[in-house]
Amino acid sequence: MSASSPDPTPQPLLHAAPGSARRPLRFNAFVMNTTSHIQHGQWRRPDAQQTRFNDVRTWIELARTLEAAKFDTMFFADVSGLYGDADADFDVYVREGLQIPSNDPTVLLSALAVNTEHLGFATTSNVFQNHPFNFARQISTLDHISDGRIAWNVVTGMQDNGARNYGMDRVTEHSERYRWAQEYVDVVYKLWEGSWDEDALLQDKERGLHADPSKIHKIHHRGERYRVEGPHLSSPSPQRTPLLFQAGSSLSGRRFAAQHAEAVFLVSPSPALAAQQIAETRALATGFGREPGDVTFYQGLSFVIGSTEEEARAKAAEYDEYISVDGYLAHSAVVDRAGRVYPPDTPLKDVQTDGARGFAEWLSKHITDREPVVADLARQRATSQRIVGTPEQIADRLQEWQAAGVDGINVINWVIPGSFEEFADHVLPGLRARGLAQSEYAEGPLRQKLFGSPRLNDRHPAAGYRGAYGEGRAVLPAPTTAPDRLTVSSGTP
Ligand SMILES: Cc1cc2nc3c(=O)[nH]c(=O)nc-3n(C[C@H](O)[C@H](O)[C@H](O)COP(=O)(O)O)c2cc1C
Repeated sequence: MSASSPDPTPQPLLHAAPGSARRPLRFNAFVMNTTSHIQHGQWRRPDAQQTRFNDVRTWIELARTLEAAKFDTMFFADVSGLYGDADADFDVYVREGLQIPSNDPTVLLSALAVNTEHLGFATTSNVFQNHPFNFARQISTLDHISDGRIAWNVVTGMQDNGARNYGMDRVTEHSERYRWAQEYVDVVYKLWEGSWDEDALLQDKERGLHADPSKIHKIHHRGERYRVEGPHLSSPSPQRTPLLFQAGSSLSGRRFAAQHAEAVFLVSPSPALAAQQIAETRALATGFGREPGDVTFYQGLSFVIGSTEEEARAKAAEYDEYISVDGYLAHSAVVDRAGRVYPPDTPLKDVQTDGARGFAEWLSKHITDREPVVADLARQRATSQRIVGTPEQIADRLQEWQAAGVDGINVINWVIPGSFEEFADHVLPGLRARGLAQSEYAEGPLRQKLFGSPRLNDRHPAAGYRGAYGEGRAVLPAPTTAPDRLTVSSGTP
């Protein structure tokens, strides 16, 4: 909470107690350290400043805007390469500024952390792009720098070119990617939660004792992919394990989320379908010994705001003029056998791409006065998660998402910083009046702001490593990987 806060008792929890006032929705600003993240073609607009992504001041200013508006988290997506080498994966990407060039968000976060006080920062890091020992140390460092405001979006990678940048032939087979992720999180949990006891760092100048050797432990991880002796080189940061985000949609992905994630991304087409996905993931979570509320859900939405509905529609039409059909088609892999994007007027019935079938059927039902073409598909992609209307109408729609069980919204931008400024100036005040948005930050690290406590709760698999490596202790958590990978230290650092 800021020093000037008028409200001494902000509500930190995501879920209001039964019978109490409506709980606020959480808001993340969904961004990427690049020009064209999701809404392709909009960078050409005169007000689009996402082309200034190389300039750290762009992000610092945006972070300050978001903090003033009481957004919870600035959330950075990331990739580790292009999708592949085909025309659509390379030429179109390069022409459109589609995630290339792009800079490392994890490095950027330290600059943003020192220019803000309350805003959370999520970084996306693929399990193959960074050795877990190094990654754990980078995150601990960031968590120290930010006083505990760091989150990690755990991803397993989808880009073949990305995989080739890290020595593989192609992206690893799907279920194997999640096995890899299981071992990866196991290593970092051991380092973050188990390696250092809470009171190991003494810095006792009189006794000349900087830290207590009996309270710092090697982890001796020996697994299929990693051998990590430890100890963790960083002392415990405010959150130890960063807040954990995940966005898997397959069954393995949702099982991973149910076991590990504290916040899950949704890109659900409707509140009803979101409710179903939430219920399914929470049911899976209880199977892992967690409580349903341990996993929270963020729906991705973009907004076009007008003082009248007519004005909002006119603005939406203006955005539509900038839509890059090639950009959306390439990003959603709607390509011919040679990997080329289809010309915009290609009838949808002639498109071979498997992934486009469902959309093609949906569009055929909605466009009945003419033959649907691939450009319609791109427009559908651009507008499917979009709410167009007055602040009141937008608040009504957000209330529907909340009623479906959604905890927060990932605000997808059209332009940086304008989309976030408009949302802050025109939508958030009305939401606050309805009790749907926070007016002040709660105290403490990011996890404390969202869940009431800075550390993972005891039901999370990482918590099982707390105290697991102390001398004479052989109490180990339930294995999240094969049992032979769970080895315990003798306690002698
Ligand atoms: C809103 C959202 C954001 C995502 N951000 C990233 C990202 O930044 N980097 C990445 O490699 N994958 C990202 N993904 C992909 C997911 O991590 C995941 O691989 C994908 O949803 C497919 O799920 P599955 O692996 O369970 O099949 C994102 C997915 C969604 C829905």
